[in-house]
Amino acid sequence: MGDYILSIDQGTTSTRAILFNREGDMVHSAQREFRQYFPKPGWVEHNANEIWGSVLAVIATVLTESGKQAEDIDGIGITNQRETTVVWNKKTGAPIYHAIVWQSRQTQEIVDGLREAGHEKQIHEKTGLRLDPYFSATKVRWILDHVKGAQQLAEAGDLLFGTIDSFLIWKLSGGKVHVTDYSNASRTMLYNIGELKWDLELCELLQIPPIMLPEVRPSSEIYANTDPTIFFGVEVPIAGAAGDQQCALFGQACFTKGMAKNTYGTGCFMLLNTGDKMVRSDNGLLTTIAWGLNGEVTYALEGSVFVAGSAVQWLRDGLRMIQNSSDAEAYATRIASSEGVYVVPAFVGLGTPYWDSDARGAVFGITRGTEKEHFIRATIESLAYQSKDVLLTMEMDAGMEIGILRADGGAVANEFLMQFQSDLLQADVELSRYKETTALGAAYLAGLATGFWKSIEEVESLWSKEKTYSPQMAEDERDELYKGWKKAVEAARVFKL
Ligand SMILES: Nc1ncnc2c1ncn2[C@@H]1O[C@H](COP(=O)(O)OP(=O)(O)O)[C@@H](O)[C@H]1O
Ligand SMILES: O=P(O)(O)OC[C@H](O)CO
Repeated sequence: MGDYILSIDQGTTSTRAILFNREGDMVHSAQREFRQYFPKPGWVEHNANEIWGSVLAVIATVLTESGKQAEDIDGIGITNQRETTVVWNKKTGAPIYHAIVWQSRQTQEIVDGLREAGHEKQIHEKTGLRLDPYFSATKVRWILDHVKGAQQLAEAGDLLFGTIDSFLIWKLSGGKVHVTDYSNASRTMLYNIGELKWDLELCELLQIPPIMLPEVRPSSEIYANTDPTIFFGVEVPIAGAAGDQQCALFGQACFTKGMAKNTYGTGCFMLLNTGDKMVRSDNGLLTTIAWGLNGEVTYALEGSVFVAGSAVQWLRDGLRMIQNSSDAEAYATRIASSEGVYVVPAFVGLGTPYWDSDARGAVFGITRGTEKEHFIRATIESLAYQSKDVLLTMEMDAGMEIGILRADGGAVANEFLMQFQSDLLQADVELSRYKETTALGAAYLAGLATGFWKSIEEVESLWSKEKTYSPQMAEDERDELYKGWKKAVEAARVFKL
């Protein structure tokens, strides 16, 4: 048995490899960015071979720099940018087109066609998702439409589809297994999350041959061993996989119904564990699978904020008001309030609960006295307001109060934001002692399968709080501020060019 679990965190802009020890502490990590392709406005693509190259590179780096050997690794866990779609040739291993990234809007026409044909409700009921280019199904259809001969090859069983987890497991195992886990399957818009199987009606509707789909397996299980010719001469169990937001929920030890986490990164993704029950939402939340573990599936409700930390990047790179993201807090706290200024960062539309793709960003309430500090403070506050919108929707749809929110992601370094979030929600906001909760979640899933960690209770006992932010704001002030935000969002949505 090795002394470390290797977690591979394959994100939208970079790939990381992290070694964790039995205490859940990060021993060493390596990171590498890879190229983003924007062939047309609104399209986002990756080269899956470059992603694979980045994975091999970060694994080699983390081993070399830490002085550990591949033999020291007990198991490998994989977590990934979700929905991003790869179609590759089963015989050659070569992707037949770039990976179409979750953010890409290039399948909008296919989505519009499905909507016009009246399939929206059926898709929502079967998959828990919204009919949107975000998810994998229309991306597969697009690739089969645009690569010559692809449909025939797919029907003949010569092509494989996978999300990034699936592609990486296939590569690491030397092409032996074609699998994915429940959480990733639930993001494809082809998976029936109630019946727990690929939905043949949806496959038929999109003319996606089921033969190209991976086998859906638990999130914690030995799928295969690494191919020694690829993995430093060693066979290491590939033992866990789940989408990155689900892994963050796992890494935050939100194992029981009613526990929620919010990740404050480029966007914000809030997930609420709803246990073995699927909670349906008509208010813009997604019903999704958190993980499959010990013969059971756990469901979650998910809300997405498209622009969060990237609004802070906008202050830095677009408006050039700050030099580093970390400077935002000092400016925001130089003033006692944003004095009625609201920034609605709807740069790419609005997510939960509005799902308004035509909305655009706006600033309200500016006066002659408005200074850069107000802009910065109002931008930071917008992360908290948007997250409150999501949390209120969750509480309403799940019929439960979320008294504690566990927070992670780069922007939790901003103490002003965390306190303001707690004030607005009237709930405790907790930070874990672990910084890399997403990668840690994947490590836990793998380590539970190999026996590195014995039980979920053991993993739960490792979680500890670094800090709690508790509400301090008076109720009147909170209500007044939030009322102003709702007005600002409505006003922003009215303006359409
Ligand atoms: N102190 C800070 N205050 C506000 N935002 C911050 C701060 N530090 C980092 N961020 C924001 O957090 C984001 C990076 O977080 P990260 O979790 O690494 O994101 P991702 O995984 O989506 O790339 C950036 O958008 C950055 O602007
Ligand atoms: O790669 P990230 O961290 O931006 O996460 C992307 C999400 O999984 C998209 O659904």
